[in-house]
Amino acid sequence: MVEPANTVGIPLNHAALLKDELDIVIPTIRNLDFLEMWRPFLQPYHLIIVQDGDPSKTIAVPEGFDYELYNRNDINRILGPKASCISFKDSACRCFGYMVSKKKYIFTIDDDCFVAKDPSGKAVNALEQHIKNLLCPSSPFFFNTLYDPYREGADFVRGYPFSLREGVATAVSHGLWLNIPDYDAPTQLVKPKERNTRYVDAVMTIPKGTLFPMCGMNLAFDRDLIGPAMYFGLMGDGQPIGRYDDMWAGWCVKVICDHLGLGVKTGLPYIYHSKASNPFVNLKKEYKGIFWQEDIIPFFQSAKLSKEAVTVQQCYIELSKMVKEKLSPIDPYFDKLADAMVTWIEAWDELNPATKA
Ligand SMILES: O=c1ccn([C@@H]2O[C@H](COP(=O)(O)OP(=O)(O)O[C@H]3O[C@@H](CO)[C@H](O)[C@H]3O)[C@@H](O)[C@H]2O)c(=O)[nH]1
Ligand SMILES: [Mn+2]
Repeated sequence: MVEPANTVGIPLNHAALLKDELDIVIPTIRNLDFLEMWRPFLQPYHLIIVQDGDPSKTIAVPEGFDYELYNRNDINRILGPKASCISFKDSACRCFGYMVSKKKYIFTIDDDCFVAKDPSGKAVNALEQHIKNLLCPSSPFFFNTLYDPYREGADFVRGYPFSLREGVATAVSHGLWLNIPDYDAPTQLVKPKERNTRYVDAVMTIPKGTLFPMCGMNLAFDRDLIGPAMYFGLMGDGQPIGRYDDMWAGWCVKVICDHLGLGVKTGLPYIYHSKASNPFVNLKKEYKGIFWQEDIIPFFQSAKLSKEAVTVQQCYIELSKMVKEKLSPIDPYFDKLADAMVTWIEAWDELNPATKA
């Protein structure tokens, strides 16, 4: 049986790393009491709360946290017609928080994710580990069998080319979950009582050319390096699928990171995921995605970006054209999604004008 940590008595982290260079983005439909447990680790940071659902509802935020909150009225006011690319009634709305942030780094977490305990019983400061992951290089071109070579007490193993040991900049840090694992609905239905109790003490770079299923509930990234590609695809109200928003972003991000020579890491840190969402509701959201992805994955595996695509925006627009051409025949949804990808970039560039070089 795995339990969340007890953080009562842990002193506030006054030496919080990247305190003024990182925003924490939380999508929510409920009061944010869960922050109480995270207070020692997260209170020094600025929060961007993206309130989904009914904008007239008041979201209670615990005392002492510095935050800005955006509801659907705010999103519509700020983006105007471009707000159509931001999902409604789905956690995908969180990507609006990435767009309005002005910081270099983002950490995004769900409101049913709590502080995990490591095998020694120590409370895991997930944000601290994500920051370590992002500030350390990645090694996507050659797999290091001792996992993260930049970690204290590890290194590159014999046979690892010295020409590759400098590594590349890390764009994404993908964390994991104890207790309720991020399973799809069919797996949840078959294994309703399965809990993840396995704490694997490893961080590894996902090799170039390999896609991965990016989960949005415990995720950090370098907004300057990959922010414009972190569009959580159109889901929720009025859309034929749900719970593929983070997956869509992860596939686009990985293709672009591979093209631009950026790294993506997965592994530590763990959070404690407390709530299993309803598998039947999830099945309704996921079922089209489950068979569409058998075509979507080969599409991303074979996606080739041109050498002229040297910025994330250019890569993303190229990808959107490929989506429109190659995935729209599957379903008109992909035509709409391709358009939403372009709208997202237009909105991103409007809110984040390129600074004069
Ligand atoms: O309509 C909604 C529903 C929820 N939210 C907020 O989004 C996150 C995740 O919600 P929840 O924990 O209920 O969902 P899960 O099934 O556990 O996780 C899914 O969310 C994604 C991962 O983040 C992924 O699609 C699934 O793993 C909470 O903060 C809710 O408050 C929302 O904004 N709108
Ligand atoms: Mn959850």
